Amino acid sequence: MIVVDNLVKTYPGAGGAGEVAALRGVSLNIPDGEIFGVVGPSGSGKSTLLRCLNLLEKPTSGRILLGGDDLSTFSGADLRSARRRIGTVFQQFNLLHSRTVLRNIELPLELAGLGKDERRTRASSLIDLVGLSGKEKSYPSQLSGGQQQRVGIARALAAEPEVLLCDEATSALDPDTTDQVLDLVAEVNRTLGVTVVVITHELGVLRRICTSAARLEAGRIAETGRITDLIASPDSALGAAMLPVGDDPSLGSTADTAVVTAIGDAAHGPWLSQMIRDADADIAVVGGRVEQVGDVTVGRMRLRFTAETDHARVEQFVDRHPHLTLSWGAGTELEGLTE
Ligand SMILES: Nc1ncnc2c1ncn2[C@@H]1O[C@H](COP(=O)(O)OP(=O)(O)OP(=O)(O)O)[C@@H](O)[C@H]1O
Repeated sequence: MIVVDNLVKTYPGAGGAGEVAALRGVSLNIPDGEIFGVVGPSGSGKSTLLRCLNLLEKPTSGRILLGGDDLSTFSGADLRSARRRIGTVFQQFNLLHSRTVLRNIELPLELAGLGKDERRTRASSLIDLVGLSGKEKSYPSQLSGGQQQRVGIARALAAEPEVLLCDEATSALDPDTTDQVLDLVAEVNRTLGVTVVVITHELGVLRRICTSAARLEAGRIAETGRITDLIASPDSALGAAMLPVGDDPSLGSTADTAVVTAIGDAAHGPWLSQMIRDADADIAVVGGRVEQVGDVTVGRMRLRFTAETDHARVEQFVDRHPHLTLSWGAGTELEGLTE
């Protein structure tokens, strides 16, 4: 559905300073129907990527294909109609305060030249979809943050886009409201089949609704993959960050600590007692958690082994269990992302 091919975006530097390379050759393949997360620390290029995707910014080079059409070649009327294929939900909602809920949602349809009856019908059914029935005549100032964002989502969907871009759409909301708005985005994805791209610095957003993700670092893709594959991979810094199990500094040397991740049914299985027997190892559990990641349960434990433990026997045990992965040592920290 969305193919980003070697995207480069360079801005002129301020006050005659050298150029700023915001994106340095980003390539992504986002299949139809995914909820794709883009994460990265401040300045890594997330907003620039989003503005290139919703055609507010022209790439310096590279291509963006949507359903096979190269959006970077469009201009004039073609560009305006291409923009309607992509709906954006903003962090600060960006609603018009002088307009009611209904008329905020109708706005993109007015701009597209739709007649009043069709606008009303479409906006009313979107109001139902986002759970705001009865609020048609309210003004944004009469709504909670979560309700305002529901209007933002309905407005972004009004022109029946193929892609919904969410730009830190839950950053201004409290945790409970965040979960409700994320669940709405997931429901919209399921019921309308719209592909969703979520720009965020919150790892909880990835865990709750994303099917795949990419991590940006200094304008480049540092890693990308399906969420469960990233979590299962001992080499993925994003996978480690998505389910941290704490680093207790009192552990001292990390040579005898490891993180074991169990995916799916294995998360509820007796793998730890089996490992202890099988590898003849004494094990202390020094951190752990079990989380629902999308529709998969993931368990992760930080274990400390005694100096006598035979690492090879522990590794052989893990190798025999396809739903377990192991990573020795303390792991890496990712800056700029929050739980
Ligand atoms: N209009 C602009 N003019 C010049 N430089 C820019 C412009 N927009 C972004 N940049 C620079 O491009 C780089 C990437 O910025 P961008 O806003 O895309 O990062 P980000 O990951 O979205 O950061 P944040 O999470 O803080 O919003 C930064 O070095 C930024 O200073």
